[in-house]
Amino acid sequence: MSELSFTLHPYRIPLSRPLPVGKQRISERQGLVLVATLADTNADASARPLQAFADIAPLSGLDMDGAPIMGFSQESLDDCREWLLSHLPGIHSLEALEQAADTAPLPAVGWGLGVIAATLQGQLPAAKPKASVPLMYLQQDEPVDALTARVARLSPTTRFVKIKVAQTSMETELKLVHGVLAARPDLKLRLDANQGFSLEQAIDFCACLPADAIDYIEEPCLNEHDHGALFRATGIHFSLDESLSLDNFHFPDDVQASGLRALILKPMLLGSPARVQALIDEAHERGLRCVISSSLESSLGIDALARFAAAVTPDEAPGLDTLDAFEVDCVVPSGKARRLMPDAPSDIQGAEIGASLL
Ligand SMILES: O=C(O)CCC(=O)c1ccccc1C(=O)O
Ligand SMILES: [Mg+2]
Repeated sequence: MSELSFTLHPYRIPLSRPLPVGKQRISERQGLVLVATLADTNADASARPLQAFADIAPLSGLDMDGAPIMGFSQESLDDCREWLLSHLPGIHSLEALEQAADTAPLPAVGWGLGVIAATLQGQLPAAKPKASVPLMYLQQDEPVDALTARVARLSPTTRFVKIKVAQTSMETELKLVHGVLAARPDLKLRLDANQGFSLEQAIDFCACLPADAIDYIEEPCLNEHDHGALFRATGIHFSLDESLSLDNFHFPDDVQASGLRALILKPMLLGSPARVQALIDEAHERGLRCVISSSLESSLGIDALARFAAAVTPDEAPGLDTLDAFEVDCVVPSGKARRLMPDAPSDIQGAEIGASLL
């Protein structure tokens, strides 16, 4: 017999510089740390209970201007907290936990519960994959040269770089992409427009780029029906990210002809590991690549994503380069001076973790 118990801790982490969420920016991140303890009631008292931690942090709430974050998680952090507070007390076994992960109506909760279940069953590998893909975007008032200088300093073993586009003027962004390629002609670029272009703009932009240096462009057009036309006009492949969490997502009938090259999977927006795995299996069957990607999780959440990516997409570099701006680590160290720990509630300069709500 084994017995599961939980604690649930709210946290808030300020960011040292704003991070992009599509066209919006956030200056802090909030979430919940779920801690599960599995006590083996048959074992002698010296047997250590197993513990597992998960970050539950839907990508919703307010941006740095106080406007609601649009286009990512449907559920709020309050929704997650309420669901967990009412359902966790009824979960006593790993079987019940897995079932809750797969049936929870809130994707962020499904992912977090599933991470706990997988951890307690030793299903998340300890080894993390090789480096993730560096994320590059122009910070406010930053000149293009400063960004290309950052690219020039990347490790020579770096093969891919991700660049945010459709954020400022097309002229600036073309200069940026060409500047990056001038600094490192060997790089393959993953561009991300977050649905920021009309078809006309996307064609104008992509027509000025060397197609063989572009791995793909994520969510190029506001209207998803325009992506195929962009591919036919420019030969540049596209990938899908935020539109995957919509209920009406379906694979194109002819993937090769459509220009779709990859799915960018943000598990925090999609649900339980089993659900994400099913999407990956179907994508791979259709010849599509799958790239696990961050939803701006804390170091705890990024660690789970890195392990998950090592297990499910071992040949693909994940997009997890979003921890830099976090002022503190959370549970899992990533090299920062301070770390939030759920057994030591604290509030230091705006970074805080609370006592359990359960
Ligand atoms: O995918 C990556 O490499 C990093 C994560 C990322 O870009 C992102 C992070 C939060 C919200 C949206 C996005 C995005 O891909 O558009
Ligand atoms: Mg994206």
